[in-house]
Amino acid sequence: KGQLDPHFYDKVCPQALPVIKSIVEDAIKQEARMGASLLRLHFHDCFVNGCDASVLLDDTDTFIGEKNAAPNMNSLRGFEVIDRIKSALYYVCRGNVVSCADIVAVAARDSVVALGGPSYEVHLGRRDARTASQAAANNSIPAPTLDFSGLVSSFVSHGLTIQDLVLLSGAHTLGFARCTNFRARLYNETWTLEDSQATSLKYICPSESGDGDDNLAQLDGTPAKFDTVYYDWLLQRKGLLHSDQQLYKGDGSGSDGLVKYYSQNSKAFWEDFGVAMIRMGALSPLIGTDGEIRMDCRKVN
Ligand code: HEM
Ligand SMILES: [Ca+2]
Ligand SMILES: [Ca+2]
Repeated sequence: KGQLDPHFYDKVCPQALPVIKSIVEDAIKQEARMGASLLRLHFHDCFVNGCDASVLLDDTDTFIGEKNAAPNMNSLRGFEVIDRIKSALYYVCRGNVVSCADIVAVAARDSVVALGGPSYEVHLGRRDARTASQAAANNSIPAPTLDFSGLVSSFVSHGLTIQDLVLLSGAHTLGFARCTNFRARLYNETWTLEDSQATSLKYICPSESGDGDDNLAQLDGTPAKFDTVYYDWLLQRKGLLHSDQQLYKGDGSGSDGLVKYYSQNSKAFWEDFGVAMIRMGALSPLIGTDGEIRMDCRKVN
């Protein structure tokens, strides 16, 4: 069984990584949130049958894809940016050499860097799935309603640790969530939510189901900057999602200590986040002659 390799494209298409980086930077200049969306895309790919670009496949006659699974529908973004990169690379590399799964992994890293976060070497050589499963997406992506133990089980089932959970949740330093994903926390567990945060969120997210469901709130105080404000917010009981605040309960249990540590130690967060991303990026990739290199990231060849 082969392995991923940071230098996989060095000989076959040396321009691949700089081209991805420049298209990602352009997209983020147009809209900072796109960086958050591209980072999340990699997570939602890797947690469903590994980092194999299954998340990019449209529904077909033979399978229902992941795009309309509950965690993804009306929520996942960035598909057009991936398409743009794919076509640019076809031209630059003179053919179909860079897999969609690798594009997603590199775009996630370049997004983190473009928004002020740490760089890390992306391991490459993933190939693309020939199928996708909506049921798998519904079963494998953790829900924001999960308690600490449920979050841990999800990560452990993917071969990841509690530390990975805390680090990778640090991605919520970027981007937004829809009212429908935090309404229950806002109205049914108000005692776990800091007062001023509750007050301002109630303007964005009315209590009535269906009312303002798609209204957006920031996951931390600086949604276009990769920093440790997400962890600071957890310490202040301002976590937006139920699952966020589950990482810090304030009684010393669970991952309280890790959250405190990363909130106070951005250097450690920078280093450890990259390591955790490399670990997530290595979840059961297709390598060697498995899978294919898709021509169009939305369709199997
Ligand atoms: C630990 C379990 C996790 C849960 C329960 C969770 C849940 C969510 C939810 C519900 C949203 C808002 C979606 C919407 O309202 O449309 C969201 C957004 C986001 N998530 Fe997570 N997430 C988790 C872990 C992660 C990980 C591991 C990453 C990446 C490494 C990540 C990256 C993001 C980003 C960047 C956004 C903002 C996206 C945007 O603004 O377009 N999340 N997450
Ligand atoms: Ca996948
Ligand atoms: Ca931030």
